Amino acid sequence: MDHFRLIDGELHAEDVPLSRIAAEVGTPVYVYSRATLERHARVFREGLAPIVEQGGPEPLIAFAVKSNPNLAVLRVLAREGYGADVVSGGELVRALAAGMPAERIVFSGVGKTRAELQLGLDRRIGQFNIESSEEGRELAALADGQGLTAQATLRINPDVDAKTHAKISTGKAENKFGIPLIRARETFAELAALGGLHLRGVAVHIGSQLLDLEPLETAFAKVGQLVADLRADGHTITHVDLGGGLGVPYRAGENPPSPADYGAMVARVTRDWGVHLAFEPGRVIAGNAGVLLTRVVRVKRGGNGPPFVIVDAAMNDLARPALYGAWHDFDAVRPSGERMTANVVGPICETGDTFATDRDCDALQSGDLAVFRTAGAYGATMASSYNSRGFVAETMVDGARYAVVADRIAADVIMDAERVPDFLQD
Ligand SMILES: Cc1ncc(COP(=O)(O)O)c(C=O)c1O
Ligand SMILES: N[C@@H](CCCC[NH3+])C(=O)O
Repeated sequence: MDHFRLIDGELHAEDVPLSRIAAEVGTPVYVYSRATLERHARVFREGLAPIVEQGGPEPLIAFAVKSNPNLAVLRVLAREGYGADVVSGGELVRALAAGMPAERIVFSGVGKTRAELQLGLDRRIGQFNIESSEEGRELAALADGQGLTAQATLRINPDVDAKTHAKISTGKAENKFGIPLIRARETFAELAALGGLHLRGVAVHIGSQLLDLEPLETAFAKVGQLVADLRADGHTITHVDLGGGLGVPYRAGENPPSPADYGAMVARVTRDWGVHLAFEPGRVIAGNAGVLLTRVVRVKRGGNGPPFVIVDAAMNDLARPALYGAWHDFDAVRPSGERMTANVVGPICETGDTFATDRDCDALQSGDLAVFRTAGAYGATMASSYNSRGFVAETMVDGARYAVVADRIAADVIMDAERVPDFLQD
């Protein structure tokens, strides 16, 4: 459920006609809906209610900042009581700047640098999810040397096939993430003995855009067994971080489990764990809270296929179709009722700059506005300036008003940051 819908024949974001944003800000531009973000944040939290109803402590919900790090988006979620799952110093600083309390920030990632670990210590973040014994030793030494104690969990790799795109699957043995289950007990024992580290639990995250609960349940059951084993080894386990990964519908027929289904499953599996649970949802919160608004540059006759609808957005603005062959619904802002079959492409000089092939869509002509839907997660954040196109702008709608929440960065501004060195001047 989102707040992008037709009113008087024109697609609106909440009460704002998209043509107004296009006229005032230009295209391409991302449009986020505050009401949708808030709704998703609440639905996810309500989905976890059974955990609290069966006596568990209130879970920590740490928004996966990587999915949409826009400060305005983070601010909306901070106001909903969300914390943040961050994977870099940059994300950490953003989460704090948006008002997320340090104790609600968890730091994930296989390659945290020494400087990033130090930043996390300096800012007294709530939890480091450690992904190797090497990282754990480095963090422990750093903290101990400063008389600090880092709160931490050990991220394990449960070797479960999440049944999603290979590039966004993270819980198979061959993936770089986490500690193999088989080495988890010895690594935990090694790190738990170190000063500077309070290793208090376990973390897991098996992948993104999951459309099936079964792999999650399998992974969580393995975590439950590990918690029991670690306790048998004499450790005190108080925290488990179950990661993110819940999918969203990108196209008709995709029926991801609802947050309520997910929460019921988690409550059942974790009933006897007696721990504080944390969650790191990204896409399920932000995905359907954003669209990429674009204008048709021209429609070009095809060779031996359908016409090319050439839009002013490109793979540098929304990389998912080019990167993962991902589907994004594509709709006219003012649908005439006529349909066409089109290849929807951007202006970039790569055949991969294709958003949709042989797509049945609203009939469109040069100058018409259209949207790629479900672009609020892993959209603007994955933009680049390829083909010297600059960086796409972002806006947020709130009822009948909206604001630009990230300026377009024009190609000439990016050029200002470059230098031609003296040795190339002659
Ligand atoms: C450690 C971690 N947590 C959370 C997420 C968020 O995943 P999603 O956006 O699928 O909820 C990811 C991305 O897959 C991740 O790597
Ligand atoms: N960028 C990916 C998701 C990556 C998840 C990262 N852990 C996507 O758009 O689907």
